[in-house]
Amino acid sequence: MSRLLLPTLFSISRTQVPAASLFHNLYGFHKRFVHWTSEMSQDSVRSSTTGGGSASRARTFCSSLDDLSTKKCVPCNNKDLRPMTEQSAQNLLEKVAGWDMSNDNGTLKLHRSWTVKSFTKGLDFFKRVADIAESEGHHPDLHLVGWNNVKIEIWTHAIGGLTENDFILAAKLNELQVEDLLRKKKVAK
Ligand SMILES: C[C@H](O)[C@H](O)[C@H]1CNC2=NC(N)=NC(=O)C2=N1
Repeated sequence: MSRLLLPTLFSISRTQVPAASLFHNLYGFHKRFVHWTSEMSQDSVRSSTTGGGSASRARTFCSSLDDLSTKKCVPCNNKDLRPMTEQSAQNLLEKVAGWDMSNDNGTLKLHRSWTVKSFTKGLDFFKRVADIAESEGHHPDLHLVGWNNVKIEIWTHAIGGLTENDFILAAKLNELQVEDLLRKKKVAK
């Protein structure tokens, strides 16, 4: 588009406006246009993944869905926050390896399980999870059963369903270094 625009603008304003000022205006327009398209991309994904917009728009800008672990949770008392649809949740589930989704009496939840070396290693695991949860202001449900079986469930309690916050938290938990706490997987003989 800027190729078409340039000659037209140049021919009309060659006599009135010095070239430097014309370039400055065009460059400013270009920067604002690039910024606007980037904002549109983020807004569209954000509204579609919190149930605010249509899932189809999320597919249009799916590239920004890939970096959930670099995003930030928003306060759950945001009045615009609504549970996302099961289809939107399924789309995002592909972005959080190892996590699964359950429907608990109509409440969609994410969950993932690990086996730790010992009861105390399980508590160490929870401490690492807690640090992430506190920094995000978004918290999982932590289960430690049979002394070494860890299960984490995540959903947005304030609205009784899943929002993008839950997937961001799951993606950040996936980045945690916990290999030192986990029981080595038994190698099939
Ligand atoms: C205001 C602040 O966002 C709320 O107190 C947070 C705290 N952590 C939370 N965590 C989860 N999972 N769901 C919530 O609704 C929630 N609310």
